[in-house]
Amino acid sequence: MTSELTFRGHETQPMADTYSPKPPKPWLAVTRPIRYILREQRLTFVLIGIAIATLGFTLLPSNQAPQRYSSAIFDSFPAELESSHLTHRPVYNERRFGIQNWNSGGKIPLGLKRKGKRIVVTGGAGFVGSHLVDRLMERGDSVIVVDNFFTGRKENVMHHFGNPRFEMIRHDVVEPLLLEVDQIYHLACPASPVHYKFNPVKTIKTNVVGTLNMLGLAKRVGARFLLTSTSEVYGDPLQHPQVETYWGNVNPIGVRSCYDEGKRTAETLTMDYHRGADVEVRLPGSLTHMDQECALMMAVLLVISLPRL
Ligand SMILES: O=c1ccn([C@@H]2O[C@H](COP(=O)(O)OP(=O)(O)O[C@H]3OC[C@@H](O)[C@H](O)[C@H]3O)[C@@H](O)[C@H]2O)c(=O)[nH]1
Repeated sequence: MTSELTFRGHETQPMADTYSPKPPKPWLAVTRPIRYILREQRLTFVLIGIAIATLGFTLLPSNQAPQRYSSAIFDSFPAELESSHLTHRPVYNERRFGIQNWNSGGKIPLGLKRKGKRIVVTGGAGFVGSHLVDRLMERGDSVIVVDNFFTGRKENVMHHFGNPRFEMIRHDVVEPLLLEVDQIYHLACPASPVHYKFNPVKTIKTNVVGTLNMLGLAKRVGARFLLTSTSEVYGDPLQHPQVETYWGNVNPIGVRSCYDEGKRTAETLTMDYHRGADVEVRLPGSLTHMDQECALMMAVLLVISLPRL
């Protein structure tokens, strides 16, 4: 039988009924890409690409093994601080926890590597905080001061205004705050009796809720956390001088307890976040009755406590 195709206005066209499609060539799927690669030296380019990528991965630093913190840093506290005549209380107690985790950050792409750390200083407009900010700025870090100016003053950090590495946020730490940072120095709290007794509920709230918020931030962004505690955590100590293992003699219902117990709870929270959430923390104590020189020394010690690495 002969099949026919009918075109408008044309005669019927006869078609051969012996149509046979080309036999399939399965090897074409393999040979076609190979021929494509071999053509015009494409193979050479592919090999060069592979070589460059291999070289790049070999030479770039991989995730380093966690480093151990050299205790030498802590052995170098200034001698004059050891023999400070300003207070009979412990001059500078410091507790460090979680030091093995401090280099746990992932690899940062080459172009995005930062020179300094991004650091938040709460209470950075205060007496100790502003000296600390000066040290960190000198070191080349990027500093964000978070302060509600209850006792702090803008003038204390005004000399950094205009520096692109410096930012200031008027914020009360009892409200949550989300920032991308590497380290948090948490100092926000009224420190003198006049100020912390002014609104005791607010004082303890700042210590508890404020510290919770900052620890939550540290946990979320993987930042290292330093809380400035105080020798007031020993209350009316029965032991002199107080060693770090001494737990103190604190009146939980006295007029000073909003500060004493507030800082004690802040210490508890800090340790619980360390143990429970693996946040790397420092708990340095603080001097009482500080003058300018002492605050400066304290700032230096805080920076040493939470080194940049
Ligand atoms: O709720 C508050 C209270 C206070 N602050 C700020 O926190 C800062 C506290 O600075 P202050 O000058 O009063 O106190 P100091 O710098 O002397 O003491 C500070 O460091 C040492 C620690 O032991 C103290 O607890 C800490 O507050 C101020 O800038 C104040 O405005 C807040 O940001 N929020």
